[in-house]
This record gives sequence, C-alpha cells and structure tokens, in this order.
Amino acid sequence: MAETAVRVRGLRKAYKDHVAVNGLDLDIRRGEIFGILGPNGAGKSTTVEILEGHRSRDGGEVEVLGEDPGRASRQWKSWIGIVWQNEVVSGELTVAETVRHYAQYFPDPRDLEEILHVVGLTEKAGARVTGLSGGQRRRVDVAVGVIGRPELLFLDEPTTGFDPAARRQFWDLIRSLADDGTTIVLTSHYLDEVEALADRLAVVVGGKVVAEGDPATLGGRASAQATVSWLAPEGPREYRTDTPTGVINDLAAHFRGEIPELTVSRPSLEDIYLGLIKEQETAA
Ligand SMILES: Nc1ncnc2c1ncn2[C@@H]1O[C@H](COP(=O)(O)OP(=O)(O)OP(=O)(O)O)[C@@H](O)[C@H]1O
Repeated sequence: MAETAVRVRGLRKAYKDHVAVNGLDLDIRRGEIFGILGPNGAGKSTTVEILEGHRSRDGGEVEVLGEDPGRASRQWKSWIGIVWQNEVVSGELTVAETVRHYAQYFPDPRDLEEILHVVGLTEKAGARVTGLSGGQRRRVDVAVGVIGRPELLFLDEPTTGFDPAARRQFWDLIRSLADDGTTIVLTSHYLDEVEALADRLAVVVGGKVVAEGDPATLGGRASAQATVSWLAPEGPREYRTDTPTGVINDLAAHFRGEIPELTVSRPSLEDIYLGLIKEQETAA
C-alpha cells in the first residue's frame, strides 16, 4: 500500500473571477493526523472539498488514496469519512437509528454499540437527535463519519461549541482513531487543538501553502530565541536569549538560589502562525 494518502500538485480553483486556490501543493502520509490552518477565506474548505470529491477543480493534480477524487470509484467513496463543518445530522430519529441508517451505505461498517461507546453516546442511544445538546450532536456527526471504517477521515472544525472537557474527550477519540491507522485531515481555527493532535500541519494563506511541518518546529519555533522572565527587586524583568540555561545559571548565582517567578518560553504556535499571516499580508 502506498505511503502517501493525499498528493496535490498545483491545485487551482476559481469562483467566477475570484481565485480561491492558487497553485496549492500538499502531501499527507498514511496514518498521520494532518492539520490545515489558515485565516477565513484562505481556501481551506475549497481544497478539502476537492479532496473529498465534492467540488470540481480548474487545474492541478490530485490523488487521494490512489485515485483522482473527481473520477473516483464507488469503492473509493467507502474509504472516505467526512465530518462536515456544520452539523448534518438532525431529525426525529434516535441516535442509534441515525447511525444505523448511515451504516447501511458501507460494505463493512463498524459495530453500532462499539462506535456509540467510542463517541461516548451509549447512554443516549435511544434519545432523539433533536433533543441532544450541540456537543452531543457533534458526536453523532463523528459516529456517522467513522461508521464506515474510513481509511481517511476529514474533520472540519470538529469541536466548535464544545466545552473544554468535551474537547479533551474528543481529542482522545481522534487519537484512538489515528492509533487504529485512520489518516485524519483536521481543519481547525483552534491552534491548541492542532498543536495537541497534528503530527504535521500546513498553513494556507491566499490559496497556497505558506508553511508546512511539525507543529513543534514550524517556522523555526524550536530554535527561536527563548524569553527568560523573572521578578527582580525593582520589578518584572524579561530577557531574550539563544542560551537560556546560561542566563538562568547567572540569575541563580545572583539570587543565591531560587529565582523569583522564573519562566522560560519560546514562541507559541499562535505567535508563529500570526507572524506568518502578517508576513503574507505585507508581501501581498
Ligand atoms: N461557492 C462559492 N462561491 C463563490 N465564492 C466562494 C464559494 N465558496 C468559497 N468562496 C470564496 O472562496 C474563498 C475561499 O473560501 P473557503 O471557504 O475555501 O475558505 P476557508 O479557508 O475554508 O475559510 P473559513 O476559514 O472561513 O472556512 C473565499 O473568498 C470565499 O468567499
């Protein structure tokens, strides 16, 4: 089986005269969680919809699980799972009936009880979807997205509206799906979510990938200058340095032991991300 789940070269898409995707390249490996970040209108949804086979393209090469999504087979469609940006599941059916309904479209669906357990909805199996909270409905969306045992799962803004505890549980669910070998493409505006989940990510601005890599090292993050801050008798102090250990040693000698309110920090993913966006805006 090929190592690459998604390969995109020079993807282009315009809506009338508005260019939404402008020569985008992407490589997503099988089994990884891949994050896609970018400001509103950057072309993320358009790109993902093309990968899912739900939107045509104007140019470029796209291969998803070995096929062109624009001409993909019925079998290919059964390998893809999608959790849309907006809730799609609603109505008078119960949770179990809803998930069972979608299961019939797939050749080898997951066990209903198992999937309800995985998404934390066992106790709500008999409840009508209309009576669920927003976060619970989102879990039904996830159950529907993965019931067909997809090899590749697209998650678009999956935790919008979740409370913090529900988000953490959801992250565990996504990790467990990835541990089972599912490739996951995650689009999110929550940088902490992408940082917690993604093995690699791409930042899309103006219809192009402007940076790509491991969230921990993106944009030279790991090797960027550290900021050492502490509380001096005159007030708070801050020092940017390439050698924080040396600075801390000097401070420890100066204070003869514990350094008051010591912190050492490097740029967050958000700092790097906002810097990239600003750079692109200035260049445009
Ligand atoms: N169906 C459409 N018809 C016309 N223009 C569209 C259509 N869909 C998207 N666009 C435009 O294409 C550009 C890219 O949109 P897209 O939805 O792909 O961005 P996005 O990165 O997903 O944004 P968001 O983070 O807000 O979801 C935007 O300027 C948008 O207004």
